[in-house]
Amino acid sequence: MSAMKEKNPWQTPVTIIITVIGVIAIVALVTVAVLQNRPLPQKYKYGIVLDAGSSHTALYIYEWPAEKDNNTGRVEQTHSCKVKGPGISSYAHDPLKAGESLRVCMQEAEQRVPGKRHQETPLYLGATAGMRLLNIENSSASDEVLKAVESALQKFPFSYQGARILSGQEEGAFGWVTVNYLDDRLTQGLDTTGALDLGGASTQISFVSEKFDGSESPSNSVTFRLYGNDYNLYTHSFLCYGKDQALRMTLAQQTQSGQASILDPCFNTGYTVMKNYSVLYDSPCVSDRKPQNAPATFNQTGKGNFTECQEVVKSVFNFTHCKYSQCSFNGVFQPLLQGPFGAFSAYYFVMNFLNLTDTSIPLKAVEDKLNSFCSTPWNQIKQQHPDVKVKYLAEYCFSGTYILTLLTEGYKFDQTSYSNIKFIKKIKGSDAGWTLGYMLNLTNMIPAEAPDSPPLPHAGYVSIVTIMAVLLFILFIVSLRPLWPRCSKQPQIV
Ligand SMILES: Nc1ccn([C@@H]2O[C@H](COP(=O)(O)OP(=O)(O)OP(=O)(O)O)[C@@H](O)[C@H]2O)c(=O)n1
Ligand SMILES: [Ca+2]
Repeated sequence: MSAMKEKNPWQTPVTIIITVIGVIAIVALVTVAVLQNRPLPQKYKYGIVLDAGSSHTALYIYEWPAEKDNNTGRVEQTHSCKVKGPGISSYAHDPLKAGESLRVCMQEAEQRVPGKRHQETPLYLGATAGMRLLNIENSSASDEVLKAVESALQKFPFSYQGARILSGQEEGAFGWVTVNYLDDRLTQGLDTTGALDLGGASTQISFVSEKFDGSESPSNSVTFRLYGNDYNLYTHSFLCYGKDQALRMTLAQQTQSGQASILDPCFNTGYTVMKNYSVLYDSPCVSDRKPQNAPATFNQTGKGNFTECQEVVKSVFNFTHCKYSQCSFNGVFQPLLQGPFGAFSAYYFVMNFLNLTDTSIPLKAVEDKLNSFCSTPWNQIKQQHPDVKVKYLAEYCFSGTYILTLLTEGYKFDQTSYSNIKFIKKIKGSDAGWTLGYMLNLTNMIPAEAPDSPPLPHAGYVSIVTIMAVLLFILFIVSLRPLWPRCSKQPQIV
């Protein structure tokens, strides 16, 4: 008998050793390559900005991954705190109180930002139109207020970077940066979104228009180079055209003869309050128009008439002179409106309350809605909205009318361009406003040139390393072919 034995060539000691070493080598190579290039565990950095507006102050905390400062869309708002009480400019007579008012929100920030990051966390305060007006009226008072908030902020463990009044251009331009940064439009080089900001004391319009190169009105031009793209931004801030100062102007318009009472079409019927002449005219927006020999007070009684309200509101805009190719109002240059717009702060508060955030509806429907809201008796309005602050509630007829008039008559939005406006409060969790853009700019977080990115994403890198390692191993095995044991199909005859 002959014994037939087939020997598996892969079971020789040499090949087993080679295979084991090879497998260990592959695993080691891939592990080292992957571990070495693994994204590091995320550490966060923080930044704090205080928005000292005319009507109130708000604190915002931003957070971003420590390793990737330059990546767009990576900075997020993690917390906001509304300071109790009025804006800092209202403390002109008692500046220390302006500083004190910030304490609660600052303590909250101390809790929210991890202790070991406190010292490296930049803290900024930017003041807007309320302080601009106070600075016009009484510059030493505005200096005192800034000094007081400065010494209050320096008591906290953050890296204090200063408190200052922003120019209108800065306020408009940084609002535009915020909106486009949050929408990821800057790194992508996409068409940008315009920004409409309505505050209590000023209002800003900022957008990129192909027709505008800055030459016609250099004071309205801001140029940026961001992520390798050039932007020529048109921006204008109208001081006194925030909604509180605009309301003062319409009241000034109606009290020119120093009457003891007025019938105001911009307030609901049945609404009546007594107002003080000296308080009303205590603002550079109206102080030169104060009627002489007026009594101390006047009664303001609502008449609830949208059409008449719109007439009064229109009268605070001046359309008579324009030395440029075209103007918005008050002789201010404005290029052709272009692109989508984001409208935030009071635009949003008011239009959201009035259920008018849908801009696809005809302008006529917006007017109808305002008409019916304004003519609703005050008692009924109060009953329907028991949770809304009476001060806000009383002003919505005026505010809605003012917004529509500012947009259509002031900025010349028509039916088509109106439908390109989006009334927004937040974008991806961060409030729309100038604060984020301001911080990104001051921390140099938006580079002028596009940052170099690794040619491959991490997953692609891992796959390629693995495939290469396996191929090398196969090549190695094949190259050892001469050493392979004879593989014979013939049975061995013993
Ligand atoms: N729920 C709210 C909150 C605020 N407001 C009003 O909205 C206006 C503007 O608020 P804001 O954008 O916060 O203005 P400020 O930043 O304080 O003012 P500015 O930017 O002009 O300095 C104020 O008249 C305020 O009374 C409102 O109608 N409804
Ligand atoms: Ca503001």
